Amino acid sequence: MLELHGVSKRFGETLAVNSVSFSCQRGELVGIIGRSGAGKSTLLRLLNRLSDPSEGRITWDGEDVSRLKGSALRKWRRRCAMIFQQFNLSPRLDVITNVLVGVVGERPLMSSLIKFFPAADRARAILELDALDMAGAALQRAVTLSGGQQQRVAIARAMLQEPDLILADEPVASLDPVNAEVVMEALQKICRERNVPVIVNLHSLDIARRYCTRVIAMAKGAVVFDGPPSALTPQVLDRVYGGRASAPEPFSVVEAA
Ligand SMILES: Nc1ncnc2c1ncn2[C@@H]1O[C@H](COP(=O)(O)OP(=O)(O)OP(=O)(O)O)[C@@H](O)[C@H]1O
Repeated sequence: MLELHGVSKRFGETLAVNSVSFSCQRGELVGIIGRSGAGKSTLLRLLNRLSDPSEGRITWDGEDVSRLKGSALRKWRRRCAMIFQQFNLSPRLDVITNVLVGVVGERPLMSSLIKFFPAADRARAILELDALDMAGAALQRAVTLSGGQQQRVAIARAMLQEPDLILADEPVASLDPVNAEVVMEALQKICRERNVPVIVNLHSLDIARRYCTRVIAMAKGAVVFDGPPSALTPQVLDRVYGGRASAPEPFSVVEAA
């Protein structure tokens, strides 16, 4: 179980994350919503320790991960798979090599440099691609895939790390409604079937409502709502989005379906 105890992050005068406390169980799909600048990305970066908290503690199954250093810190980062809006694939490499990059940190540097991956890793990579309905594209170069397909490859790469926790920063923000749906369904399936907690930053309130088991809303760095999507009343949304009637919706998956 992931636990945050009064976690804050300051950048000079800016309090990007303000005393955030919550816990997250295995199997939860948590959507983080809030206006631009609310602190969502900073919070994810604190969780995987790409950024250090200014105050507070982060624990995983009781172990304090907010003070880890050196190889223990690198190991924790591998246990937290990160999925980004822009997929971060190598466009010229084929799909399976892109997925195998997920185990690079666990293999000797030289074997990774010459792109030698043991047969067992290759087999696991194919299985992860297959779980996301992408095995047929294993030998295609990543650049030839659609955005939604690339994001599924990025998820397969993340899963090859056998993560304890999946963090996704706006994973569907650059996708069309149909691909956004496919990617969110993939995250939902991983969360349910592998019992891995998924924490996902979302700009679309519609998607948060539709796929998340729980929503955490941030405003000015602080948590202003934590509960089921059904409890997101207009009053709560006013607090989250600062008087706007609702969240900015780039599109509606419900309408498109
Ligand atoms: N490296 C940094 N240096 C200085 N200020 C930063 C840094 N990273 C974030 N901030 C500030 O911290 C605040 C929170 O930013 P953050 O990117 O976490 O918000 P966000 O909710 O993810 O926004 P968006 O939805 O636009 O991505 C903002 O005021 C931002 O300018």
